[in-house]
Amino acid sequence: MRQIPIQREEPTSIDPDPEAEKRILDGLNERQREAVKATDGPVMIIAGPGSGKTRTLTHRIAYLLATGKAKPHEIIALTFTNKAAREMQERVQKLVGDQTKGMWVGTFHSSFARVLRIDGEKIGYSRDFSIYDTDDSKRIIKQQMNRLNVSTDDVSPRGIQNLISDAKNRMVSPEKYASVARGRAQDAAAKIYPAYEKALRKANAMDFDDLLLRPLELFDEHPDVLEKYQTRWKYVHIDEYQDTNHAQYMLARNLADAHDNLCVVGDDAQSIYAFRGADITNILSFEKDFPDATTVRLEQNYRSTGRILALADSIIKENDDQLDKELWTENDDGEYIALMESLSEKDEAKKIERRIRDLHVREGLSHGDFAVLYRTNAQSRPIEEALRKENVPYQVIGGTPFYQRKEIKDALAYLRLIVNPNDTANIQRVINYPTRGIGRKTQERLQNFANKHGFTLWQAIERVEDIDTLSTRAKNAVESFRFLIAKYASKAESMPADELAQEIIREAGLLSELRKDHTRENLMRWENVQDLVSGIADFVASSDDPSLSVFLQEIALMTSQDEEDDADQVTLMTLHASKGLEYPVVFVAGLEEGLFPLEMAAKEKQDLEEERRLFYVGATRAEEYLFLSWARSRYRYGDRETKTRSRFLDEINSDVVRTAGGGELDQKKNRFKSSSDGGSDSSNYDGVDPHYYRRNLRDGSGSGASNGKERKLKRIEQSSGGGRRVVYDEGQGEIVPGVRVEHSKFGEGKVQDVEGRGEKATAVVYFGSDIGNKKLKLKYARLRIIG
Ligand SMILES: Nc1ncnc2c1ncn2[C@@H]1O[C@H](COP(=O)(O)OP(=O)(O)OP(=O)(O)O)[C@@H](O)[C@H]1O
Ligand SMILES: [Mg+2]
Repeated sequence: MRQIPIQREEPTSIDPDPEAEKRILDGLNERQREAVKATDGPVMIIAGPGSGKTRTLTHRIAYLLATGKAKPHEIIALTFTNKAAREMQERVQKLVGDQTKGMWVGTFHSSFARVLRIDGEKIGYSRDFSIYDTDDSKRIIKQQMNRLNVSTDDVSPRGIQNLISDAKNRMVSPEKYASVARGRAQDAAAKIYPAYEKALRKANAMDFDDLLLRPLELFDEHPDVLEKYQTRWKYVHIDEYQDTNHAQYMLARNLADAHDNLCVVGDDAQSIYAFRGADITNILSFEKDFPDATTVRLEQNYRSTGRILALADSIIKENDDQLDKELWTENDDGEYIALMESLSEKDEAKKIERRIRDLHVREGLSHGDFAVLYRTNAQSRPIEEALRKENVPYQVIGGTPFYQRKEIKDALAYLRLIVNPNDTANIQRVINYPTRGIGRKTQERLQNFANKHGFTLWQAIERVEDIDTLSTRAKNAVESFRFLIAKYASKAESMPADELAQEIIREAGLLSELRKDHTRENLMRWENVQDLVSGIADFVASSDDPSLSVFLQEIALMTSQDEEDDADQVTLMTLHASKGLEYPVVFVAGLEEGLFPLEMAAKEKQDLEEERRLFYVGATRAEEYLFLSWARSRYRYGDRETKTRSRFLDEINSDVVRTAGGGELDQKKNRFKSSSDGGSDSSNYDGVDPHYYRRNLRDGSGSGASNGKERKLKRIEQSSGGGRRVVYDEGQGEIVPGVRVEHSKFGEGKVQDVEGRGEKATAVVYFGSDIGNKKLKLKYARLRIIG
């Protein structure tokens, strides 16, 4: 478990350090240097993958510090994941030494959570506010649906949640939403939206959307607060700018308004989050928004071999809409890109595992050098199985993260309650877990009492004596729960957070609950809870502000990339999660029509282009070896489907691709020629081709020296066996507006609206412009959820 380093706020300054300055600039090429030295006014670095955008941004920050142009507290850098933030922070420290205290490097969400911690009181949030994840919000929505008699017949809580989040992201207020809502689902959402917002406020809680929207509200209502931050941050930096949404754009603009020193880096060709509200026009119109902007284009790629780049280029040039960019490299041509064809997903997994094992043994690549990328989470399972079978260590990014595990959420709920007792969602989670005689009826009566008098649930609990509808036994049970929470809440001031956690978890009965029966699962859960406590202890030891509330807010913002990943293991993740990362060996699996691109996405040009950008992102993660894999059949939703290979494979530059058996890729005939025997089908390929690995990997003294790229291939001596346990969630999900589904006749579609329930439920589904909207009876339509 890791924490985000917290920096003290006092302004410190570093004396100009000419040696550091030289070091910083020496590590860059001419163009990159130009970008680093352009310290006045808005700057956009727009360039292809692996051209050193992130590196340039990092060096720019170091340069500002080393030259004394900025003090650490005058710099803020916003990244897409906490992991990226951590790396950036570490690299800056490496370049300029330890004096970076006061500098802010973090994700948008964690940075603005911090702003709210400092100034949220001005808009009615205390600094101990809770951050609700989707689970917590859904609980609140359910509760409000109950209270307001909104039937779940028309739309599920999750459907309403999607609609509300959508509205919030478009900055549509509850009032405005009510006036534009159409159809039953939206009408229901319009009813719940204001109640949901009120309940969150009352609980002193924010959902993820709020973390970006509330700061805008704060800045809007309190210009003095905005001015404080504007004045403070002389330099604002944003990585992966192509994936910012409207709220993030507004925040960036606001912050940079005083000094006008906004530096953004990005690549429009790598924009892959439009489906989540990212707005590519932010990057496309930067020069219009900031007319005196300096634009720097980086063209030299340091990451990948020539062949990988040639392949990447051939992928992206199929797209129409993009800014002009060049990319070249001094790196070797490298290996051919290998096309792997398999009979089934199981066969595919086995081949991938063999390749990994072979490169590991023959080339001495370490397990951490491999990444397997895929389009949908469900694809990880067969690959996991193959790796586990052969004792290849691996990790799945985006499986059930540590902090989402039930036992951890239960323990955290107690901790969150101590910090913020008005946090209703958490009370509901643990008021009767472990069981303590506060049944559903009692909980309902408490809630009714709260509703009637305008109290929070906690306030009702505090007045349990006055609730006539409760029996004495129920009152006593509630009272001892109240006592438990109140006791630790008052201890929180004086007691170290880890001890506090240890004690309440024990006293609440969580540990004994998990030891009740001695199943392996429970033992594992018990250990997880112990891990949590030691994580808190680490946090207390390393943080400048070791309070429980800061710990809780930070872990609420951990993203799937932030899980422990330092061990030497193969990484499995979705293509989306791979953004910004690089690996010596990359597999892109499941390159089949209907899967990648997803069938639904293939219907609309815009969606198809986003899928293609995703392929581009995936391919450009590779440094040395790239494998493109597809299977002739795949088991999906209970059926074995015959697959054809992805159109993407027919678009790529075949000159740089060989089949795994060594043959050339024959795109026209949609089959392969083999250079060796003129006709062998690569699906029979089952072993390791000795010619394939004839090339020795470059090391630091080889061609790497010519371009200065630090090769990261690590030779390893030893590997530990066994995959990490992964909790795999098939996630059947529900048919709700916004969900992608598949219909046997109409293909892939997107649910627009759902009405009725059970036998009578119908859904309106949009199947692309050819077919349009269809109203389907769910009972007969047998829709499959695909995302
Ligand atoms: N001038 C340079 N000298 C040596 N290595 C470099 C140089 N510039 C970049 N690199 C290396 O090239 C690799 C890619 O750089 P970086 O990750 O910054 O690229 P990027 O443009 O941010 O890529 P992406 O678009 O995928 O995020 C890194 O390993 C980086 O250290
Ligand atoms: Mg980058």
